[in-house]
Amino acid sequence: MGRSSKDKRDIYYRLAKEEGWRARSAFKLLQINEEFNIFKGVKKVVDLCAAPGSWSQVLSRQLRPNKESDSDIKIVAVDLQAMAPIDGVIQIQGDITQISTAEKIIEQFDGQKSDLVVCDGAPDVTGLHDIDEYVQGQLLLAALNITTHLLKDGATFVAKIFRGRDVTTLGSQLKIFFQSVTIAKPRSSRNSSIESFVVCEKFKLPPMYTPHMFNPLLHDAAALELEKLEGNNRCIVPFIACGDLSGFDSDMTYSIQTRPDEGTYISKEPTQAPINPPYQEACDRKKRDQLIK
Ligand SMILES: C[S@@+](CC[C@H](N)C(=O)[O-])C[C@H]1O[C@@H](n2cnc3c(N)ncnc32)[C@H](O)[C@@H]1O
Repeated sequence: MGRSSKDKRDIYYRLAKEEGWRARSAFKLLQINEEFNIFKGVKKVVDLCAAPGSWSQVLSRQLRPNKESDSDIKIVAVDLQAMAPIDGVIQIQGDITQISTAEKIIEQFDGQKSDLVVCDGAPDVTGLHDIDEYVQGQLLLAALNITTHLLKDGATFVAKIFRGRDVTTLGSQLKIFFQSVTIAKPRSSRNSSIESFVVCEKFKLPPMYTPHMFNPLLHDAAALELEKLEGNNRCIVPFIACGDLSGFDSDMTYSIQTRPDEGTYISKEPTQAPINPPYQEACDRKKRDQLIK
């Protein structure tokens, strides 16, 4: 049986048609709200990766029940693709990995920040689970990155996540910015799908952390100006040689180098003479530990 006929048997597909939602995903946001009360007190909200717009419809109906008289409510929807207009929703066509998109959103809020950011972002799936999970994780990090520019202290961020191998790592990264991180699976999300949603509550930027928009996909890593990073933004990961690195390609010489901008690392160069004494030092555990302190 083809996918479309399977969708048509689906209760949420039929309900979405009946109630006028653009996609059955509307029920996922409604059910997350039933559980976590994420709309409480929200006046400014950003819907990242919003097309075709069912989450924006939910936000519009829930936050603006009286329409015109709810003039202090602002809903901004962002997507790479254009969307048909929705009552009370400002639309921005843009890429959530770009700082210019964050700036356009903040402009809409007259320089103020948002009470809630939601993101149902999904890349085009390839069907290869590892790749799909990885790309989904990268999109979540892009959404988190832009959210650090947009969200008010104490506010909530909800985003789609795939419960794969990297879920714990992603959770730990989110915990740096939010006091509480929970993974929720709304009943309208298919059981057969690894899709879930992270509900991140009580946002707080870590001390000394300055939001930035370096591309989390890292394909432009060379453009990072490492020497300009400060505080928690700059993390030099220690390098530890586990055992004798001269074993299989001993025509190379290893030495421990320390540079203010690169930290401690092991340099590898073609051997001119017999194995270099500094590398022997690297194998001395105590000395090595002292070096990377
Ligand atoms: C599952 S759909 C969102 C459905 C939406 N929540 C709804 O209820 O109608 C995923 C969306 O993510 C968008 N998207 C993927 N990568 C993006 C990016 N870098 N910037 C903005 N939107 C992106 C896609 O264009 C697509 O419309």
